[in-house]
Amino acid sequence: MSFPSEKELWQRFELAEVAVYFATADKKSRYYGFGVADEIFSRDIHEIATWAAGKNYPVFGGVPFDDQLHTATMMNGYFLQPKVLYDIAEQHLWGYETNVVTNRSKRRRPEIERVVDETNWVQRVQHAIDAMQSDGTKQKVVLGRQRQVTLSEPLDMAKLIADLQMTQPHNYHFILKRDNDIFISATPERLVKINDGHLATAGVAGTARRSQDETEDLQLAATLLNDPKNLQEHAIVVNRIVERLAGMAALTVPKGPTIMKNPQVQHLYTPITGQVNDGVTTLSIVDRLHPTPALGGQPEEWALTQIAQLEQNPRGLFAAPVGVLRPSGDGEMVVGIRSMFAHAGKVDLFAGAGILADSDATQEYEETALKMQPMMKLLERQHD
Ligand SMILES: C=C(O[C@@H]1C=C(C(=O)O)C=C[C@H]1O)C(=O)O
Repeated sequence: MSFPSEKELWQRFELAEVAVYFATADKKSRYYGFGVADEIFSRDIHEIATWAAGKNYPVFGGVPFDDQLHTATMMNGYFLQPKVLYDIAEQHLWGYETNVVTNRSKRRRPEIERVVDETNWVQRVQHAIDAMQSDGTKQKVVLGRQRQVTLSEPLDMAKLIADLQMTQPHNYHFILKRDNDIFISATPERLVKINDGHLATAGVAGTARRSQDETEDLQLAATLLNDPKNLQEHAIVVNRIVERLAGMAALTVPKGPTIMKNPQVQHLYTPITGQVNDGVTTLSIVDRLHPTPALGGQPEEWALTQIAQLEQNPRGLFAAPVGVLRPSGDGEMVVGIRSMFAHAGKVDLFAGAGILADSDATQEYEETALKMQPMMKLLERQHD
């Protein structure tokens, strides 16, 4: 059998009941998996680690953001060992082929029928700002909101993956499909990669918009690199990562952040690398780091309580660790932002922003709107 083209795999994704697609930002790893060899519904990292260690090839999935229960089972923690797994980078096939159906009937193109945003987000964010202004020990909380989009037809996944690769070429891609539930993320943020003792993680926090005009775009980046609020927001993340990894790895940490550019936004970015101690695995780092203050806050317990109280819906896999685990304990987990979750004719989008005592709630709202654009674009393009 010759190795299938990616186009064929997109068609197959469209028809499969259970499927996964994971591609790293550097495109060095790119996987498509179909069917179920084994699966686990769990939010328990130790249970998942034991399960993954017993497999003979990589598994894919995610652990939920926090303890709140989402209405969809998959959003509460799920890992899949696909029946057949195509490793595109290595041109390697794991598992075995079954019933490959590629005949796709003509279908109507999905149209956006309705968009519903949460109300009172700005007021709720203001509560958190007030709490931080009256108590200096409360430093940062990342508050998110969800948007519900109604489509006229189910998503066309073949087109969606093609569009994802075209519109978000430099981000991670993660798609997990189980029957009618589909989680999709085009995230710039790596939580952890472990490869043969080598660790890579990153602080990604602090945001400015992009501009079509090159001079203005550079100006926005320069302002971001010198903005006290964004630098503080960023430093809280880097400091936490360094503090939590002490005793697990010898780290190399750059002196200050650089700029990471995405099509819609630019971020302060600090890549952190190191050598891990014996026995340290991808999931043991996830256990230590998640949620970093890039998606949670500082102090952690206070921020998680704020998130549970002020956000209208549980996050599930939104803003949560998602990715690939290898039986050796190596793997790569990214942060499931710039994401959406499709279920029964509806699609929920998620975006959040880091809130500090001197944040402007309306500006933060605008930032979350920008962060929803990558997924909105994919939905709009479904009709083309
Ligand atoms: C919460 C999100 O993004 C996070 C928050 C950021 C910020 O507030 O500056 C930047 C990058 C991410 O760590 C999101 O995209 O939904």
